[in-house]
Amino acid sequence: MNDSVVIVCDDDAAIRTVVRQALLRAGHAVRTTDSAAGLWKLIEEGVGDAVVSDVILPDANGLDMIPLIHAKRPGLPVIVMSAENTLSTAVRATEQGAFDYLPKPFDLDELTRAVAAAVAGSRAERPVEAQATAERLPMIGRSAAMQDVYRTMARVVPTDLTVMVLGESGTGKELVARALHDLGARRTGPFVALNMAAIPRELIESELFGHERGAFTGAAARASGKFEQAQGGTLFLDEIGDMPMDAQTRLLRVLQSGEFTTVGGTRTLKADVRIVAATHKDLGRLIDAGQFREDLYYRLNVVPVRLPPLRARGDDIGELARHFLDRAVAEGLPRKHLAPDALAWLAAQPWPGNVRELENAMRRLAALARDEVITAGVAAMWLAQDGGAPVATPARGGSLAEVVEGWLAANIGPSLPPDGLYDRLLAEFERPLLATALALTRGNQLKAAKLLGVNRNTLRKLLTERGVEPARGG
Ligand SMILES: Nc1ncnc2c1ncn2[C@@H]1O[C@H](COP(=O)(O)OP(=O)(O)OP(=O)(O)O)[C@@H](O)[C@H]1O
Repeated sequence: MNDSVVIVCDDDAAIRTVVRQALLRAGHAVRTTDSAAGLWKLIEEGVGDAVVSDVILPDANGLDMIPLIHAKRPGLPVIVMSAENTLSTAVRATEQGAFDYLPKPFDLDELTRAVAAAVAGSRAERPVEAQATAERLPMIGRSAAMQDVYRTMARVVPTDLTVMVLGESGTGKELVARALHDLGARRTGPFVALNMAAIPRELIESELFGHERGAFTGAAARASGKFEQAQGGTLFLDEIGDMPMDAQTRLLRVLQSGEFTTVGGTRTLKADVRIVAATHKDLGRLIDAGQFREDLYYRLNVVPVRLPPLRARGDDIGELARHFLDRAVAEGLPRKHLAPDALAWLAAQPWPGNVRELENAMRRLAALARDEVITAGVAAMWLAQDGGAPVATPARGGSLAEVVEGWLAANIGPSLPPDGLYDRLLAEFERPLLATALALTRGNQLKAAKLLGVNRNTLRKLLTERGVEPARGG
């Protein structure tokens, strides 16, 4: 038994009862109320060692109450519960000074743990003053798997802690890095990204730290590196698992000292950057194989954010798919809607390329599907047909040869068809091919021509002949 009193505020009687019981069992005394007015009365009376409150109350927003509560009773821990499970709610809860944030539905053990920590005052000094309201972020998804991500993000946003974002390719690691930057105190500074896998290994150090004139063959002039460019902002080190050992050693030294020197230089510069690193690789395995420095790993892995693969975010697929279809409209592609069976089909796919693959798949459907409503059959047909596509094996469809045979069977019928079969067939497959190339390159004809391996004039001619609207000039 302990003698702490917890105020529980929720307009839903069932929640009040369940939470009250759990807290009584955990040895707390409980006072309940169903409104912000009731909560305020208890606060003014000086009742309570901790508050557990819903966000949406009949007479006020629970998050807006937190600064008021803290003005009256500084340091009183307020735990918020919310069914509005977006990243911005989690972030706003932290900004307003919430002690903890519990997305509904939550586990009662989680609640009692949070309350125990709150009454123990273990983290009493949380930021109290409200910062600017977080903008709504382009991070879609409210699945349970994403709630942990949002909570961790909300906790590190007000800090300068180094964050390591882990997750398979295409799960949104860069988006997390950008969100941390955009929401934090460094948002007015630059966001600079460097992908270790995308630049030649021998250039990584000079890319990171810059170089002096003549530092190596080809260094004709002094050049600033990413550390310098990111001063006052955030440096995103993508694919950190691909960083060569020498560069790792140098990076470790910078993280330890907070200073760096350019390649071939003698001047020491302050490294005023927040580091967010990311990788899809298993760093533990790289450490075992002697390819990643363990000490650097601990320096970078101060706060890990683990992004779930899309297949573990079942509930989010519909929302993400609709979001990407809306975006396709903004890119000039026709509006499409998903039928319920199409949603079920999408949710059943393995999505090895994760959110990026879903995004491309939706763009492809927007460009290719003829009808406004996309059924499971249509989704399976378009997303499964182009052999090399990463999308799952079709529920039906088959090889390209089978598709052509099917088309011929349907077009020839019992008597010989009109002449020009070859051109009709070409038209039939060129149209989706061209539209897809344009969709994938966002209407950039130069890139689309390169993708297809034809020259730009040929592409222009084909677009006109086949009546494919270029989505945007390019
Ligand atoms: N939760 C999300 N809401 C909306 N869009 C998302 C979300 N997650 C990822 N995306 C989109 O999916 C694409 C891939 O995301 P991102 O580039 O951040 O992934 P990544 O994990 O960094 O990939 P890689 O490991 O291949 O570099 C981007 O276009 C991004 O905008």
